[in-house]
Amino acid sequence: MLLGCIGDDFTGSSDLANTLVKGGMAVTQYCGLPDGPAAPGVEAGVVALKTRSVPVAEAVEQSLAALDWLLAQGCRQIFFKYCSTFDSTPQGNIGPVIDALMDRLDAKTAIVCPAFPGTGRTLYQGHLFVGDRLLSESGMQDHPLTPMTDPDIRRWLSLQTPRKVGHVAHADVAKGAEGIAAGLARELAAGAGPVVVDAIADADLHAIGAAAEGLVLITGGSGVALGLPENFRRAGELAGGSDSFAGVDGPGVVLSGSCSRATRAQVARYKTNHPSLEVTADEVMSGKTTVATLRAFVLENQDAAPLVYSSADPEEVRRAQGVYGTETLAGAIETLFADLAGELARSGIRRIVSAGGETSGAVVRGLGCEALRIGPEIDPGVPALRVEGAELALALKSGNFGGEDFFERALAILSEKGAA
Ligand SMILES: Nc1ncnc2c1ncn2[C@@H]1O[C@H](COP(=O)(O)OP(=O)(O)OP(=O)(O)O)[C@@H](O)[C@H]1O
Ligand SMILES: O=C(O)[C@@H](O)C(=O)CO
Repeated sequence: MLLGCIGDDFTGSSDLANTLVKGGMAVTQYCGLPDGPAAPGVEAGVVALKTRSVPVAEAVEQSLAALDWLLAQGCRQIFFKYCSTFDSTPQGNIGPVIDALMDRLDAKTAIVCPAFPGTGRTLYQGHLFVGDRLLSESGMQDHPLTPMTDPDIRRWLSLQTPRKVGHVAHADVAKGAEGIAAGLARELAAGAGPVVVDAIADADLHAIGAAAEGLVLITGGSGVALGLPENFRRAGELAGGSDSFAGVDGPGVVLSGSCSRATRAQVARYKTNHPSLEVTADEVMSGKTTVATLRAFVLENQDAAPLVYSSADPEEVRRAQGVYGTETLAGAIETLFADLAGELARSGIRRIVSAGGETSGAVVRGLGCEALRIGPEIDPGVPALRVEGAELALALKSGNFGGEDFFERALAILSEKGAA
């Protein structure tokens, strides 16, 4: 294994795996820390964790365990994947995990670059944009768990780490790999640890990738991984790509616990021509909605690929969080989706589209998957996935990814015919 990756959620991990596969690497996504050694031939291993919103100490501990496993597989470069919208709170978990990885790797510097221009996330003068809006005006300020109220990534990260945060601005990035390397060296000499690096286009990310050759730690969204496979290819270390992906035929379902804008539009559209059942916070907390009621609904409608969703608008999310507590409510809804997914797989559902990073982590946990093979890209940042050792295909969609017709197209691509 050449490149070792640690993802702080499951959708983000599949987003990164997708980029590396497109770059020509043989990739496996592991669902949590693997029990034993990796199979031969894996060039990039992505250990998907669910550490984005857990307490800081847990995120650090799990990330270090993943790091140790990846180093034991022979990885020479480590990538810490977080969200392209830098989802975190003033306490973490991005900063503390970067600190712990830098300490364990004895890394003097680490690139910090959430940019993913392919999905509209660009970083300019240290400020993160989603499309033409600053991050803090993009809808992310209303995120149920990690409201992003400051678009200045240097300032936000500084709240999370005692290290000095550096910056390589776009003026240096535009000079290419040499300009970036010089900028990183300058920031290191000035005492910075993590260095925020601007990127507004894929060309910037390829240049950052080239400048990152030999760096032990890179952190960011999947975009900054664009240029990494080329370093290994140039060194003659790649065997030439992943093995083939096969879809699965059989009943499909969409499970959505994401409250992001894009998901709500996808839910609204899919509802117009598919059976759907809304899971409300009140009904979950009162016990009126149970795994048994949801399972019955899905199985009754299994020929029409039904949708089960808790996706709600920001006002309703805030109201419900005020009544039940943010973590208690999120935990209850995630447990419901996890248990439901497990029940559905045991009942013969073969294709599952899951929306939301936390939700997808819960779904994969409920399914008990160990490793995932990466298939064709459905929309930027979202690949089709095949569960190793099971007749099950998945799509794990990040909250704000995908076109409005994503659910329908994903289910088609997950089937044998669609993936052909
Ligand atoms: N109706 C609701 N009220 C309050 N919280 C909810 C509701 N529905 C879902 N949630 C919780 O909100 C969180 C949504 O996070 P999730 O990561 O799944 O989606 P997302 O943030 O849109 O996706 P991503 O992290 O990929 O951007 C989950 O913890 C989920 O359980
Ligand atoms: O980087 C992104 O935006 C996604 O891969 C993700 O992590 C959202 O959960």
